[in-house]
Amino acid sequence: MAATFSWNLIFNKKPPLFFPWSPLSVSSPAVNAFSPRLPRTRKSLVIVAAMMEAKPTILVAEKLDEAGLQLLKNFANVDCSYNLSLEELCTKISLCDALIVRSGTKVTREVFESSGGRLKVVGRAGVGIDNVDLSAATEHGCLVVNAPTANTIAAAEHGVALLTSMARNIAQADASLKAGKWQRNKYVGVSFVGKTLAIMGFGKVGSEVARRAKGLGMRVIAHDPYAPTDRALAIGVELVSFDAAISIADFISLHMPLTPATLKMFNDVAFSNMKKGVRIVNVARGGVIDEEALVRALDSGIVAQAALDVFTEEPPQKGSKLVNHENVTVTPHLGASTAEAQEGVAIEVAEAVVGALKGELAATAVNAPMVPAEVLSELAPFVGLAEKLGRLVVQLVASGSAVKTVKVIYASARGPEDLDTRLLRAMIIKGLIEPISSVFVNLVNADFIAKQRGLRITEERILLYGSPENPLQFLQVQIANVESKFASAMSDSGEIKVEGKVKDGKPYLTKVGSFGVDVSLEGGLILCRQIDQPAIIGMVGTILAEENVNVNFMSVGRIAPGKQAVMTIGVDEDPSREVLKRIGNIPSIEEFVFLKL
Ligand SMILES: NC(=O)c1ccc[n+]([C@@H]2O[C@H](COP(=O)([O-])OP(=O)(O)OC[C@H]3O[C@@H](n4cnc5c(N)ncnc54)[C@H](O)[C@@H]3O)[C@@H](O)[C@H]2O)c1
Ligand SMILES: O=C(O)[C@H](O)COP(=O)(O)O
Repeated sequence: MAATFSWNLIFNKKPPLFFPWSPLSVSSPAVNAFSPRLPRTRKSLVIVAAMMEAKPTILVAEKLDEAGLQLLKNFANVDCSYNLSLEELCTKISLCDALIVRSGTKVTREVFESSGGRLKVVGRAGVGIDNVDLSAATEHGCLVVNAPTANTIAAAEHGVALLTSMARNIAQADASLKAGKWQRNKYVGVSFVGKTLAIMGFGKVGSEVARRAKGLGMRVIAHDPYAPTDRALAIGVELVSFDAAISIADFISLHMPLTPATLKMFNDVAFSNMKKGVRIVNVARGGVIDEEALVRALDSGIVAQAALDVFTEEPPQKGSKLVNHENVTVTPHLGASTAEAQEGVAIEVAEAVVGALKGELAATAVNAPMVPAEVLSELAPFVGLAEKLGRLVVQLVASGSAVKTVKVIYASARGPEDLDTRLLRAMIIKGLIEPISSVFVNLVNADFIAKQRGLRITEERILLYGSPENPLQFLQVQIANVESKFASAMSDSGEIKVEGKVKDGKPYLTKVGSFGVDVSLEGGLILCRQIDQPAIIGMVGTILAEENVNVNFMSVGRIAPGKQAVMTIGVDEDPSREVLKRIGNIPSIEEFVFLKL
């Protein structure tokens, strides 16, 4: 009987991703191909030109401190182009691997679409990422990193500066005196001692403002649905509801991010529930306040004063009623603008962008799981296994069968909390999708792409006895509700099933369907089902040897002596169609498939 024969030629056109994307290499074929007979000066010129070509390009679209620029320049070609229009940014971006911005540049979907897939990282030199379209970044597999810590103190200090200058009318009195007036009665202020300050958003900046306000003798309360009570208690702050916070407070300081949930959170209704004469500071984002409602509240006296560093539109329209209101103190988004903070954010973002371009996982990733370095190095061999099992299992699906449900089983002696599987899941998705499509899958976009393609990934853990030293004993991938082009890959329960483990740091295939196998996952793989009998291994080996195809590994798993067996043969070179046909013509081979890893 002639065997059913399947040939799967998978072009390995995309980089074998281990990290979110392939690290950029500075070696260039142009350097290797360089002729040693060229004169020395010419030779170095050629090398320099080739290195320049291989270096990534980073577009810095807003002013960045020199310390950060230097780090970028040590690694990449850096293009500092400020005040670009959207159109100019879109034109430039197709030539850039990374983009660095502050809050003044809108990184919209159009920017990602214009990049043609080249843009790998957007670095935000600051905290707020509301100016970056994160969904579009994720869909385009582009990592977004920020600099979340370096400007915390600067922002908190600016918040306190606004609070104090507002309470004592510093800006207004300064302008009055400079205009030649001496208005001591007009600028009588209010004291802080014994007053209540409500911190809205008790994160990094909010808690630093709280600490400082306590030093001013204030009672501090906070509202933050996600803040841990013990952190608040540790600095003597009581966490309360939104309504309680705004109705009790004499002063309110805003420190939450701008999100769909916080947009215009301070509106007519909120102002109407505040204590009459409340004073408000905003160093978070302009958009959290309904600015027209704030003008109404100021006019009616509900809000006695406001001090604003941020605005819905920046810069605000000339003649803005809010900016020009006599009870409003304004600064042009200066919260992060201290020499120390700017040096800090520049270094923080430059390190994150360079690390990401090198293929490292960024600790400040905003749109990808943050996997700590120690977890990453521990999981490194399993990442290769996960991708290869994904690649293998999808090639076993018969053409015409749509893959909809994939189950991943992690067998480990570790409890779920000690095994971070996000990276492994992403790599399985990469292995499943890349061989059958032209999309580029990485840690950033894996879940999104799977969802977009209607691919449901379920995960299950098997808790094994044994040493928790080894993060994973074996990994199994199953595809349900499909036909297989290699019937033996179907398990008794009707799914295509492959299983593998890591041995000596290398990925091995250990099970196909119900057959135990043992083959290193590298190069190509021939799977044959035959009736167990002498000489078959020799016959297949001879055919491959005649065609100079090197066998790197082979194993046979059988149900019982003389019954069906599955032979797995690892090959270094791709066998020709002719060779595969000859193997298929061996009478006792019932079916076989060639898979490319
Ligand atoms: N003016 C400036 O120059 C400047 C400088 C730094 C930070 N910022 C802005 O300040 C804000 C806070 O920065 P951070 O570093 O403290 O961030 P953070 O992430 O440490 O803190 C934000 C806090 O807001 C909380 N939050 C989220 N939704 C909330 C809601 N609906 N109600 C109440 N709290 C909510 C979060 O739980 C978190 O604790 C951000 O918007 C940031 O962009 C502005
Ligand atoms: O979110 C931030 O980090 C601040 O708003 C600072 O923004 P900037 O970098 O534009 O000063």
